[in-house]
Amino acid sequence: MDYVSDDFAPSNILSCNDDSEDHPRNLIPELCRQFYANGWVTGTGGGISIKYNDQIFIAPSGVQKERIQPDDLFVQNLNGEDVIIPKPEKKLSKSQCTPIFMCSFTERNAGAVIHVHSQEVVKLCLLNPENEVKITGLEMIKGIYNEKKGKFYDNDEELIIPIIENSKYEKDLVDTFKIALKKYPSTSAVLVRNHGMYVWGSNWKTAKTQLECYEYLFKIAIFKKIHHV
Ligand SMILES: CSCCC(=O)C(=O)COP(=O)(O)O
Ligand SMILES: [Zn+2]
Repeated sequence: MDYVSDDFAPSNILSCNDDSEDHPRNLIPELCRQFYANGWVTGTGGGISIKYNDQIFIAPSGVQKERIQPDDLFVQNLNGEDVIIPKPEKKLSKSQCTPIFMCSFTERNAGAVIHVHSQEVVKLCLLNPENEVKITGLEMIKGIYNEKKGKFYDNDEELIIPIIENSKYEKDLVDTFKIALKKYPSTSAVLVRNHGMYVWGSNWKTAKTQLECYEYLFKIAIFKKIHHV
């Protein structure tokens, strides 16, 4: 059972006993385990949020992401008001990434947002002191959705991903994140230098697929840069 604060009107509470594997309560723990296995959310870093019937499911902060349980999740509405929170004895807090997650939901109408701390992203930013990364000539570019054109990229198009500078706290990234969204209307990801990446999609499958394509592309981009090919 989830803990529902007395402050929350029952009419606002979405049924959270959904046992289907596609429900965010089950998906978020499963996806976090997969991301952990890929080295993308180790050391408690990174997180994920999924929109479901206008309710935002958010992973907890600072925990072993591969051990998250269905009732560890926070649920809030699109105005950022809590709807369901985990039992107090769990002593959990909401992801520090929540302001950026919300930005992706409100500014880009995302259905899911993923934050990863992958080494590839950090390496790529080290090799690119500029505030963007350009990738061309690779088939996997076709897995990336061009948000401005409303279609997936062709493999002969240039993919440009913005890089923003890191900050002391995740919440302090919001302003530069918003600027990047405005400056790069096509992008479905923002890299945070020496830190990681935010990637989103219209639903969790698109967000996950794009995360995998970006990570693949970054590996090759690093190889190309290092070997001058
Ligand atoms: C070692 S993690 C540092 C904080 C951070 O960058 C992060 O992504 C934490 O996210 P959380 O969801 O655990 O608040
Ligand atoms: Zn982070």
